[in-house]
Amino acid sequence: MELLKVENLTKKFKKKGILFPAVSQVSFTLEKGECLGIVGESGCGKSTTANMIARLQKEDEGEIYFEDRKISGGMLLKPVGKGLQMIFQNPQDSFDPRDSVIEGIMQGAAAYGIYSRKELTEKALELFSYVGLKEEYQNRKIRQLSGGECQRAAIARALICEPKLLICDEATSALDVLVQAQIIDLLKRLKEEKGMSMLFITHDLPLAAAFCDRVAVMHQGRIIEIGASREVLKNPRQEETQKLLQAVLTI
Ligand SMILES: Nc1ncnc2c1ncn2[C@@H]1O[C@H](COP(=O)(O)OP(=O)(O)OP(=O)(O)O)[C@@H](O)[C@H]1O
Repeated sequence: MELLKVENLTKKFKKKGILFPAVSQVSFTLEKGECLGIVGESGCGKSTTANMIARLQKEDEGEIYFEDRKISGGMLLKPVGKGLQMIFQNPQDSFDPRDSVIEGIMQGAAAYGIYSRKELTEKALELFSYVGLKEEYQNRKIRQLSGGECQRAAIARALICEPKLLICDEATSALDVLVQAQIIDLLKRLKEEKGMSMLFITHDLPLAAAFCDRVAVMHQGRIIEIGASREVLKNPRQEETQKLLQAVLTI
């Protein structure tokens, strides 16, 4: 069943006074329970695409449907609500530095007013255990967590809303390799145990291919190739996809 449909999504920005398309005619669908990677070199339009889907930015053209409901065109954020959550490269930016870790996690759902404070606290504490955060950290401030712990807290903050779609925008890029693997393991568990649908945005094609069911390769604002991860990795059809693979392999 289709969870997300994106049709001809386009966003233009001004560079040196001239409008250029950062995202151009992007179309794809995401099935329930599926994980789709969006990969491509820096500046190819991955984050802008994700931000439009999460309603953090408004599109210039095109349509977005979430559970068959059109969410583009209207007010930002409101139409999708808690059903769609996003985690970012710098998780500390999602938190108010004055909040304790548990308050920060609870804030994820507090805005929607669907749970009592008691329910929120119970849910937050369950999530500490699920994402692998020590419960004794609950009264710490976010800046007192390591990068990996902070990303676990950001995942808990997203999960407290019980979203149907999780958008991960370079969510492991700022972490060292070992911690990156731990966060990927946590996301894998989310997929397997909760059947979470995900959009996984990264510049790392092999990582996306290992983690996602399908990958879409973006170049200069367009999707130039989309297909089953193994297929794109084994038989990249476009020169730009081959370059992306070589770039990672030669690091
Ligand atoms: N708010 C903005 N104003 C002007 N230009 C922007 C804005 N946001 C993004 N851009 C430009 O749009 C293009 C696409 O940016 P975007 O951040 O979507 O790329 P990306 O693929 O996510 O890159 P990265 O991997 O480096 O984050 C880039 O040329 C960027 O400079």
